[in-house]
Amino acid sequence: MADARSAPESLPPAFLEFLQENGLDPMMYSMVDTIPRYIRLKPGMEPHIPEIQSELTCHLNKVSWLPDFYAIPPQVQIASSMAYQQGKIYGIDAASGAAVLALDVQPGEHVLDLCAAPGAKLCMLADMLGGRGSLTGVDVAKHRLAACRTMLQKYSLGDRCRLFVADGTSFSILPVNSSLGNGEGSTCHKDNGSTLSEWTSKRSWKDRQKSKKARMAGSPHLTSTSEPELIYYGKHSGLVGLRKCDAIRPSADDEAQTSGYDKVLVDAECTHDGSIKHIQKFEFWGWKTLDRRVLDAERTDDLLHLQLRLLTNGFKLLKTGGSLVYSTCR
Ligand SMILES: C[S@@+](CC[C@H](N)C(=O)[O-])C[C@H]1O[C@@H](n2cnc3c(N)ncnc32)[C@H](O)[C@@H]1O
Repeated sequence: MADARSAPESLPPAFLEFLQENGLDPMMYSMVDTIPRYIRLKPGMEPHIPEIQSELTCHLNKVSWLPDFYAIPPQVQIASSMAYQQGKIYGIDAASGAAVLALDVQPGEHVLDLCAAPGAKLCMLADMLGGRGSLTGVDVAKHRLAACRTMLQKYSLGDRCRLFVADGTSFSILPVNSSLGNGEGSTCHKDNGSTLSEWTSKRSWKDRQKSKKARMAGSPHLTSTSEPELIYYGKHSGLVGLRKCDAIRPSADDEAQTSGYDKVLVDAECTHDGSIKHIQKFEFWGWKTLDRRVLDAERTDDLLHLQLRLLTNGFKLLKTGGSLVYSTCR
């Protein structure tokens, strides 16, 4: 059990000063071990609850306000469990679930996740759409989007979503008109003059895992994957919901007004300074890193700018009457 008094004392002075300046109680960093963690049950897996409880050796406490979410004790590790490995449960915190819930996605809608990787919210969006409508995930970081693709495939959602490695501040591809349910192969799109190809799943997640194992056991030069290069299929405390109406339409000739997305999620990059889990991660890396990252005012300014640009572009891609949720730490 954590020492409730000692945790704040272990925080670096500069960070304590930062908390004080921003009216934040340092004692919240001593409560980490009492905060539950959450899992989301894959829809349809309800009959497996007893076996999941027995495997995790804990009770799954249903979160009344968040469908499919369950609280579990913070010390329970899910990554090595069969339930997790077999894609019956997701590891996702309740705050992330709240952001997706706020979007109120309905089957058949066209949904855009502008900062999608590593994909916990994207999977939830895919489950909410239930194979109807369309889902588009965008992320600027290729390696993170690769993890996102793996996650989609693990949960058998790989054919329900298209992924683009692209800058969300300028991404301009509108949704497909029909369900992506049967989509296979590659499609090219024009985005601000550059051609983006869209990757869709040809192999199951299990097949990909098998090849990965084979690659690891075989010759090192095979570790560079033969997957298509450019594009992949595809905690937060701040949450803002926007609805687009005619009065605040940015330009009358904007094609997105009629053929844009019904719902847009902007889950922007953040400073991480409000999250206990991230603080722990920095502690692991060393406080020097934390000092540098949290207190780097220049980086914070850049992030503010980036967040605004992502929000502005997300709003542009929204169709009239659509809704946008902006979710970030700060
Ligand atoms: C908070 S994380 C998103 C978490 C994700 N929504 C989830 O639920 O797993 C922020 C993401 O924004 C991405 N990002 C940063 N700048 C971006 C940009 N200009 N365009 C698109 N994505 C960006 C980062 O690579 C990172 O994956």
